[in-house]
Amino acid sequence: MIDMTDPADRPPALRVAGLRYAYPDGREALRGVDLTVPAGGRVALLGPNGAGKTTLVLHLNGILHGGGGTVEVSGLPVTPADRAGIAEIRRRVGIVFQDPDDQLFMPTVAEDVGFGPANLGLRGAELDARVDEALAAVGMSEHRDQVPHHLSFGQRRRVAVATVLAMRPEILVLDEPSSNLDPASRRELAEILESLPVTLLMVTHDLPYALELCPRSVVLDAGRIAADGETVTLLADRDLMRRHRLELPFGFDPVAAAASRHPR
Ligand SMILES: Nc1ncnc2c1ncn2[C@@H]1O[C@H](COP(=O)(O)OP(=O)(O)OP(=O)(O)O)[C@@H](O)[C@H]1O
Repeated sequence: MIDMTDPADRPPALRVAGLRYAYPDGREALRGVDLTVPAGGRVALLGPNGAGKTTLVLHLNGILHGGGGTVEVSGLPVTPADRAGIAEIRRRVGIVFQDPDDQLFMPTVAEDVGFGPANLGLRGAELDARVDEALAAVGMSEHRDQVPHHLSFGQRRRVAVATVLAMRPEILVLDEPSSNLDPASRRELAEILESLPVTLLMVTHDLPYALELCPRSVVLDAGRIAADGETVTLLADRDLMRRHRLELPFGFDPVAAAASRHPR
């Protein structure tokens, strides 16, 4: 169903407040994270290895919990003890993990993509339509009946995106979507992601990809938000980049790249 409310009147797609988390071995991964993403926003989550990005993502649908602070999805609290509530949250927040093989385990592509909707109770023509829609969105319709593990890595990543899209999520969270893709697959995935009418949160070390897809970026380091602003502004701030071990490809000029994409 399309939400016709004025976006300004809707609760934010994501509201994270004072989020803290330590792993059982005592390692503090999140030390008080505040992050709000409005409905329809596109935000890149940047930061060095070990910053806490994946730990934060795993809180967005309640896979990790139990530290301090709160997470809300479109105004609904993420409370893992509330089983019906968490099922609804997991329908709304689709997470595409870095390794597509973590998400593909059925004998055919269609069964993998249909797995989530079938769990929601969809059957027959309705289920088929949902699978077709998700596969078409990622340009993988012709691979419907193939064995997922016979596909290339880039194709498996697209199918992993389709398994999540088949749930018609409001928020799509991607963990390093461009990793291990050849340049053409990387660009094609960017075109797919740009076309989707969802709120996007993208964890990435690929800074040009962040610039291409997300007007806003957040830098996480040592479990805290270190910067939050326009992607082009953050990427052009050399001191900020150096402090947080963020490196642009040699010769890449974020201001020129942004200007060539959005000529005035
Ligand atoms: N299962 C775990 N048990 C203990 N510590 C963990 C566990 N998973 C992550 N950590 C620690 O928590 C911190 C944050 O890790 P996390 O994976 O969230 O970082 P990240 O920003 O996603 O890093 P990367 O860019 O390398 O993927 C790190 O210090 C890491 O060593």
